[in-house]
Amino acid sequence: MRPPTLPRLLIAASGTGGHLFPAIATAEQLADYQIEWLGVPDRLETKLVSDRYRLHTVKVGGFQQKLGLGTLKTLLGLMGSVFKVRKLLREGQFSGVFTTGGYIAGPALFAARSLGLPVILHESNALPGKVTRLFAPWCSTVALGFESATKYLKNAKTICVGTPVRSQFRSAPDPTALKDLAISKEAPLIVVVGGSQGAVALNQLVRQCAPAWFEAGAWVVHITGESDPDLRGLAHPHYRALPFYHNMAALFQRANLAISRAGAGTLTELAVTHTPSILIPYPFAAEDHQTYNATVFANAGAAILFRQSELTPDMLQNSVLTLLKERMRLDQMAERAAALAVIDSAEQTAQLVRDSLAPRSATMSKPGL
Ligand SMILES: CC(=O)N[C@H]1[C@@H](OP(=O)(O)OP(=O)(O)OC[C@H]2O[C@@H](n3ccc(=O)[nH]c3=O)[C@H](O)[C@@H]2O)O[C@H](CO)[C@@H](O)[C@@H]1O
Repeated sequence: MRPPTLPRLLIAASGTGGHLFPAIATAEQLADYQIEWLGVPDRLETKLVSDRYRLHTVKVGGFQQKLGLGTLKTLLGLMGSVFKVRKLLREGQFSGVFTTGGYIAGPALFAARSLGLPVILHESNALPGKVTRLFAPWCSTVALGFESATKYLKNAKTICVGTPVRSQFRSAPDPTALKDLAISKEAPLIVVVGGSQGAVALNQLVRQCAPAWFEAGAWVVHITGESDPDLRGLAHPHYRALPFYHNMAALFQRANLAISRAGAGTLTELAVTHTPSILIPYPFAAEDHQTYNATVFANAGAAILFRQSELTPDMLQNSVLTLLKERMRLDQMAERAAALAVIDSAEQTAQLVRDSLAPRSATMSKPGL
C-alpha cells in the first residue's frame, strides 16, 4: 500500500536572517507537511535553505517613492511573479502558504488568495512592515512577535506568539561549544552583532571603544558581517572578529552583555538566552522599525537603547565599563530579558499553520476527491 502523501506547504521567506530563521524554525516543527520554499535568486535562502527544502525563486523588488518607469517595471515584474507562483501552487497542489513578510510575501499572497488558499503570515517586528500592513486583512491568521504590533493591524485576525527561534536556542547549552573561539572561561564576555549582514558603523564605534574594555579584563567577540572594509582594524589577545558565526545560541548564552542592532530576530534570541544588551537600532531601517523593537526591550528594562546619531564612542565605552562593574544591574536586565521570551513560539506558529490549513487538507485527503 502506498503511504498517504503529506499535505504540501509553500513557505515564502527571503533575504535576511531576520526573515529566514523564524521560517526555518517553524518549518522544523512541521514534519507532518511536505515543505517547499519560495525565495529570490542570490539571497541568503540559497545558502540557508536549498540543501533542506526544494527552493523555487522569483524576482521581486520594492516600489520606488516616485512614480515613473521604475514603478512600471516593478509592477510588471510583480505580475509576472504572481503568475509564476500561482502556477507553482496549482500544479504542486499546495494546501496553503506560510510567510514571514517582506517583498516575497506580495506575490505569494496574491497568488494563494486568487486560488482560495489560506495564508498564514508571521510578523516579527513591533512596527509591522508595509507589506504586512497592506496584506494582513487577506491572511487567515497573522502571528505576531510583539503584542504592541496589534494596534497597527486592526482589520486582521492577529495573535501574539513571539518569534520562532532555531532549535539551537531551545536545546541545553553544549559545554564543548565555542571551543573554536578559544575564549577565556571566566572573563566577562561582550558579544557585538549587527544583524545577519553586519553593521559597519557599529563596528567602527566598537573598535574605538574596545581597548578600554580589554583593560577592564573583558573579552570581545565581534561579528562584523562580510562587507566591513576594516575587518583587520583591531588585534588583541582578548578580541575575536568573525564575518558570520553559526552557533549564535552558545555565544549569547555565554555573553555577559551584547551590543547589537535591534532586528527582531536577534532581540528574540537575546530574550531566550537571557542576555542583557545595549541596542543601537539601524537608523536607515524601513520606517525606523528597529527603534520600535528596541523600545520594547528598553521599556521592559532588558536593554539600554542608544540612537546612533546621538551616540559617541565615549558614551558607549563608559556605559559598558559601568555595566561591567554593576553585576547586579546586568543580572536584573537578564531577568527582564527572560521575561520577554516565548520559548514555544515555533510550536505555536506551526500549530497556527496546521489550524489554518486543516479543513482544506482534510477535504483533499478524502477518498475519491
Ligand atoms: C537591516 C534590516 O532592516 N534588518 C531587518 C531584518 O533582519 P536582520 O537579518 O538584519 O536582523 P535580525 O536581528 O532580525 O536577524 C539576524 C539573524 O541572523 C542571525 N545571525 C547573525 C549574525 C551571525 O553571525 N550569525 C547569525 O546566525 C542572528 O542570530 C539572527 O537570527 O529583518 C528583521 C525581521 O523582519 C528586522 O527586524 C530587521 O530590522
